[in-house]
This record gives sequence, C-alpha cells and structure tokens, in this order.
Amino acid sequence: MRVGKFGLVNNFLPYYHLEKEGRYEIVEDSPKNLARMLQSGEIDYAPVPSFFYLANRDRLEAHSFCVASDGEVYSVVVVSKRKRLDDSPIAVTTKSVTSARMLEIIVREKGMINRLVPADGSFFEMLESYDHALVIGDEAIKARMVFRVVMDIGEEWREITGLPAVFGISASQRGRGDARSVDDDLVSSYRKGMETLDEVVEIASMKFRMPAEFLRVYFSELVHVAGKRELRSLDVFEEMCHEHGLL
Ligand SMILES: C=C(O[C@@H]1C=C(C(=O)O)C=C[C@H]1O)C(=O)O
Repeated sequence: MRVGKFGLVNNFLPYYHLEKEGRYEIVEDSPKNLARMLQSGEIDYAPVPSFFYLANRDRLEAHSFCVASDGEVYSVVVVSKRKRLDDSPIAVTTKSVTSARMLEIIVREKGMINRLVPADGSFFEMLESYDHALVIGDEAIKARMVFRVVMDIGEEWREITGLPAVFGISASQRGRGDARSVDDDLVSSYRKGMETLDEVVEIASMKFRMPAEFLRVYFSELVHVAGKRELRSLDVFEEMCHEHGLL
C-alpha cells in the first residue's frame, strides 16, 4: 500500500506515529500532486483537496481522515500589505484547489467586489504585485508572521455556513477495500499524536522552524476526523459550487 501525505506541517502530527511504525510506504507531496497520483493509481490512499474529491466523486471513495477546522484554521488566510482588506484585487495561490473556490464563494456571498487573480510564486512575490494574497499551508504560516491576516478562510466559512471548513479529505479509488484499514490506522495515529502532543510539537517546531506555542494551538485546533458536520459541510460546499458555476 502506498499512502500519500501532504508535505505540510498540518500532516505532521497525524502521520507521526504511523510513520514510526513503518507499516506503509509513505509518499509525501503537495495536495495537488497527491490528487494526480491517486487518480493515476500511483498511490492507493491519500488526503486530497476537498474540491478534487467533489469533482471526482463518482470514482473516489472518501474516508474519515481529513484536514478541517471549525473556525480559524490559521494556515488558509488572506494576508495583506494594508491595514485592512479593501476593494483591490486578491492574488490567489495556484497551489490551492479548494480554498481558492471557497474564497470565490465567500466573496460572492458577502457581496464583495474584489477581483481574484491566480498567481504563482511565494507570498513575497505575490504581495509585490498585489495588496492582498490568499496563501495556504506552511507558506501561510510563514506569511502570517510577516503580514497582516485580513481573512481566515476557516472562520469565514463557518460564518457563512455555520459549519467547519473541510480543506482536505482522504480518499481512495472506489472498490479498494484495503484503504479502509489504512484510514483506521491513520486515525489511531492521529489520536496517539494528540496524546503525545509535547513530543510532536517539539520535533515539528525544530523541523519546520515554527514557534512551539503556535504549533501547539494549531495542532490542537485542526480537525482530522470527519464526523457528521464535516460531511454535511462537504455537501454544502458541493451545492454552493454548483450554485456559483464552479462545478
Ligand atoms: C489547511 C490547509 O488546507 C489545505 C488547502 C488545500 C487547498 O486549498 O486546495 C488543500 C489541502 C489542505 O491542506 C492548509 O493548507 O494548511
């Protein structure tokens, strides 16, 4: 079994014990690349961007492991050179599949008039050409330490839907029964990670060069097991994507 893992700090805690146990071959890559590898069959199970799952629902089976937040997520944010978000365009990282669509929905639902412009490059490069930028993952955590956070997509999503934002959901190709046991093992590994939070935070802080105090809050608040509200949120996201012509 080849198991995908986001090469982001948000997957560090849940995979920490699973990797130590060494029962699976772990393939680390970006959310976008994992989606491609899952589709081609190079890997058997992986978290993928939720939008990718929704767009391929007929071929994919979702599992419990997810990357979600019920309120602030800290790592999917619009950062700004300005004091506050004004009407000027927002650069949107091309690394995002899901939150780029969520932002589009949020902007329209709130009646904002900002243009959303896809942009490559680091947050520094994005903010050279634009006042505001949507960034995700480790890049967002680094960016929020330098620039002002003017929107947290987890928080905005809950404001609009009353539900948690599900950014990534684990999936396998339909009919792969053995993927379920990987999912069970990963969820157990996540729970064990939370029981050994001090150790995991210390190692992650050195590896990713991020403050331990931040990681403690970040790891504790991320939601990694999809329950009823997370599944409902995926359905709502799908409905809203249809409503806004994104799916
Ligand atoms: C929580 C995050 O959400 C990520 C956002 C994604 C997207 O916008 O496509 C995909 C995977 C998630 O890991 C993060 O990047 O930190």
